[in-house]
Amino acid sequence: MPETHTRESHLSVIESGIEPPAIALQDVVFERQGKALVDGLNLTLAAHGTTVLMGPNGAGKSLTLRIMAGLIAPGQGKIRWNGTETLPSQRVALVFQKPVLLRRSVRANLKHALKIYGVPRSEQGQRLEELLEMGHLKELADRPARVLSGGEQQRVALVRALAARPKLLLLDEPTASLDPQATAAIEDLIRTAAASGAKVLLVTHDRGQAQRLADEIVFLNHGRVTEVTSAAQFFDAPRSREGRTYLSGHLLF
Ligand SMILES: Nc1ncnc2c1ncn2[C@@H]1O[C@H](COP(=O)(O)OP(=O)(O)OP(=O)(O)O)[C@@H](O)[C@H]1O
Repeated sequence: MPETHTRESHLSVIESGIEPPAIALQDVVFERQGKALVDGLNLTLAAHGTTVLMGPNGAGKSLTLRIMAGLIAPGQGKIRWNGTETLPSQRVALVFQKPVLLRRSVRANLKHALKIYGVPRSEQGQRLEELLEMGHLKELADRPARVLSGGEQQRVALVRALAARPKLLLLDEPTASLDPQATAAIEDLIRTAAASGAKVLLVTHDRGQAQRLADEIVFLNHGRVTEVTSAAQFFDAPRSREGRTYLSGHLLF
């Protein structure tokens, strides 16, 4: 039997009082054409640290991130943020595999983000410099963002997301098409975000990356969580049959 996390087991985490969860997905369902693509998802996440969401193609990882970002509404279920259902939308940021940047300079992309995230005008200049510095983008600041390399564009997308000082940073395979050096630069930014207190939820198929960054692994299959395990435990001996099958390189059905 897969060790499916039940609502009760997650609630017991909440009730243990060790660290109050910032985010709780409760029985979240997303259906299309009569098929549950996210199928009664129960998951609680602590306020800090990096959680890596793994699972085979089509498991529902991207859908889960989109639901959490408020981009799509689940048909059923609830997402609670610190016990309330109010989504702090300005403090949730989502970065996609393919950066979506404005057809303007790097500087203009970041300025626009600072404005829409409501950073006071008096602070925008200094914050802009911090973001350029953080992303090693100073020399690229006046270049059109869309002509940069894939790795550079993703650095812009990530620091632009950080302009919001997000409490929750959702990352959907942010390095899937990047070379090792560009990947390392993105991983550094992810570590910086986590160290500054953001909760990071990262989707990746890159095991090395998951091992480098994850505090815990959430494994998803057919829109359901099969296990939530420390990263060390998961890569040593996954608890669920689905996790073991995935790591062994076999197809999951
Ligand atoms: N808007 C939609 N309408 C219908 N089906 C959808 C929609 N969005 C996603 N799906 C389907 O839902 C399933 C889960 O998709 P999702 O993109 O969340 O998978 P994933 O785990 O992120 O996969 P991958 O690792 O390949 O990116 C897939 O079978 C996909 O085709």
